[in-house]
Amino acid sequence: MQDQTLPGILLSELRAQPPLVHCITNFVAMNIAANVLLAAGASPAMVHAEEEAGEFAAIAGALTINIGTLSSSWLRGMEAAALAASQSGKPWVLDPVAHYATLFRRAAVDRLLELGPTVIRGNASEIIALAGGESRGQGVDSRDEVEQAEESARLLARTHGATVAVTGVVDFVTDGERTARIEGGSPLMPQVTALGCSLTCLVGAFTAIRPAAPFEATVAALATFAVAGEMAASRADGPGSFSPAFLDALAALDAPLLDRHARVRSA
Ligand SMILES: Nc1ncnc2c1ncn2[C@@H]1O[C@H](COP(=O)(O)OP(=O)(O)OP(=O)(O)O)[C@@H](O)[C@H]1O
Ligand SMILES: Cc1ncsc1CCO
Ligand SMILES: [Mg+2]
Repeated sequence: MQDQTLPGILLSELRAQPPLVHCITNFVAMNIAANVLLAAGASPAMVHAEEEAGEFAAIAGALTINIGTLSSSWLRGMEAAALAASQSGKPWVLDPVAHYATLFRRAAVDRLLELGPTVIRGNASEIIALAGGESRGQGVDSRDEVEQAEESARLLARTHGATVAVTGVVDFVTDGERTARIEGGSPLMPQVTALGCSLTCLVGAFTAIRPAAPFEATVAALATFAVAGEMAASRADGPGSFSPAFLDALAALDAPLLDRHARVRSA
């Protein structure tokens, strides 16, 4: 029998004690992200109103913030939630969707970064731009390779004391010192909208399980996604059938399957 790996152990713990994950995500992602969390075994709550987001963040196991469909009122809710999470020692994850596209988004992300995210998860174009580099991103879609974003990720991790995850063909995670690469997934994944946003919420779920080890939690979430993506692709005919196959694969995934199929290279 193969030894248990950390991703497998964390997935088992998540299933045994489902964390409440407070997600402030975008209109596109809300439904699929909630279903992804349920399939993985976590309890999602999509709560964005400025009147209650701060209060809710204090009772959740982790918070995730995604600026995909931003407004001024949502931004106030995000800031209140991030502040409450930080003050109550809860991990929180930032997904800076297309922050390079407009002044409003850039200013929003600058303010959120000041509140100290535990993890930053984005595609290569988002991570390059966040570190001040020239990104080729178009709207919410990446046009850069993960390899080109690795130095940006390291710089961001050190500057903000955060774990940074860059996703794409092979994912890259760093806390500024350690790095990991996660292989797997499928080329169908970027053809289904909001899977990256859903992954951000799953990273939140895993950080709720190991708040003191965000690097390991992030790697575990990405490995879970990569293995489920690979299993789903073997059954799907295209992006339409991939979506339900992905939820089924995620729900069917258990620790032994994850241990056997996860391809994580650490350095
Ligand atoms: N070409 C690919 N091959 C394998 N897996 C991929 C590929 N592209 C993306 N993925 C996987 O898809 C998931 C989402 O990552 P992606 O980088 O597409 O996020 P994103 O651009 O933020 O998505 P969105 O904005 O649509 O939510 C990750 O698990 C990533 O590993
Ligand atoms: C398509 C889209 N537009 C704003 S957010 C979003 C989901 C993918 O990031
Ligand atoms: Mg995205």
